[in-house]
Amino acid sequence: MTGEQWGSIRDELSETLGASSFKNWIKPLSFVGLEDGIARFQVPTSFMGNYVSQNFGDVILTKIAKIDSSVRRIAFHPVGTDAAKPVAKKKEAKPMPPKEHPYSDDRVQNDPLHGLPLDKRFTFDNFVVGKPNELAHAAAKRVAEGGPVTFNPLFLYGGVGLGKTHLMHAIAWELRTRHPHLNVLNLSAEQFMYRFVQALRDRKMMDFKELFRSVDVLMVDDVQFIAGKDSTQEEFFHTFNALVDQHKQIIISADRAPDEIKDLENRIRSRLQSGLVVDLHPTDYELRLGILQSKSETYSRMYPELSVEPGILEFLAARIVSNVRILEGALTRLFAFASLVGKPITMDLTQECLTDILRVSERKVSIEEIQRKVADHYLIRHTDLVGPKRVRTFARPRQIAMYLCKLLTTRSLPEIGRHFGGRDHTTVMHGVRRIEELKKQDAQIAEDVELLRRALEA
Ligand SMILES: Nc1ncnc2c1ncn2[C@@H]1O[C@H](COP(=O)(O)OP(=O)(O)OP(=O)(O)O)[C@@H](O)[C@H]1O
Repeated sequence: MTGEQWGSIRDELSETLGASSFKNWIKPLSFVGLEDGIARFQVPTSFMGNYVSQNFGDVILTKIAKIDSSVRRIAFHPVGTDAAKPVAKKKEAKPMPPKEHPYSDDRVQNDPLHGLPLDKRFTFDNFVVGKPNELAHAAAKRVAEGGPVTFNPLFLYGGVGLGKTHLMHAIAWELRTRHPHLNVLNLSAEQFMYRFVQALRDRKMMDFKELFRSVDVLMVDDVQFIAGKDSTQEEFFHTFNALVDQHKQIIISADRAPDEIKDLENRIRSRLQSGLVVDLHPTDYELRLGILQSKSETYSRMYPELSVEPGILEFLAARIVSNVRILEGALTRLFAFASLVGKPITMDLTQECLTDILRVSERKVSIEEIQRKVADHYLIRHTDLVGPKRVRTFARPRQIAMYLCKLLTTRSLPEIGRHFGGRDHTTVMHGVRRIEELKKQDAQIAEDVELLRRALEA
């Protein structure tokens, strides 16, 4: 890849990622060169390298690999380090070197058939299972066993960042381990089209057909991309049929169900529906917490010097409800930031470091809504909830409401106090702590808090 080619990839990234992400994260990257299949970039800080790699690494690599298939990995080097040195040496040069840095450049591996590079982190072991994704996970596991084809295709769909690609890669890894002789081709629908167009242009359609018909397992990510692209759909249809006829497994992912993909030919739609269609539901609190716990264990091994105050993961799981990618990005940023400033991860540091993400996710719950829900739940009046009376019937729900305000909003303790009849911030803090203690001792309170939290998040 040349600097010029990187320039055009940058332009594409600006469109794909949007102006703000582009300005903050991609623009500051400067392409240093290509060496042994590794595209190297200089970044202003190691924090930035870490963040870009974690959040945009896949999309950058995919775009580069499309232009130059010799590029297998990407690496980010903070300014001031010698970008040409092997990465392992650079890790030693960092002030607080994590044991296995997230942007060490060996987390992806190329597919032998030149499909999408497989991400080493996307395995079944690293996939946290919860109610919203258990069916998709079970179906993926079954297909990954590589036994006789029972449902064809397996069609996985779900919203942005809910784990479709992760499951696809996990299937590919597992198949590679269990059945190394199988030809597993994992690619995006965009890549399929790109190759198809290239084959047409180079008059190599026979090679194209031969390649796609020779695979044992075909995995196509983001199939909605081919909607409205007539010749690509046509070719995809033939490929699909040829493989199904040979009892070869096909696995497809999309951001929506087959019948919701507009401009898709009916015959393709019905083909896609003919196997097993499973969706990944939006995450719930428990799944988000599970994912955070699992990722935080990994980070704690990488940054052993950092301690995490109790309650932080629960706070993030309650507050960041959008998608797993954002949740993960928040945790990465938090650990990287804490490591840079050399401080433990406390609630204050979390709020400071993640202000933008927390602000976006704040929209949902207001203090008033929390008060209303709590008052309804305990069958008391709003005026009593925020009023001066200290009898337990009012005081306990009041403390629960304060606790939920602290958990689900970014309002400060004094602000919360003002909404509770002008109470002092120390009273709010006392209330929050009391509920934290009671949740451990009193099952009824724990259940009430949980019920209310769910109702407010729904
Ligand atoms: N259940 C899970 N356990 C662990 N990590 C998860 C889980 N679900 C998603 N992730 C992580 O969230 C990130 C986004 O997941 P992934 O890329 O698979 O989403 P996607 O559904 O393919 O999104 P998109 O529609 O944007 O392509 C990845 O880093 C993935 O590892």
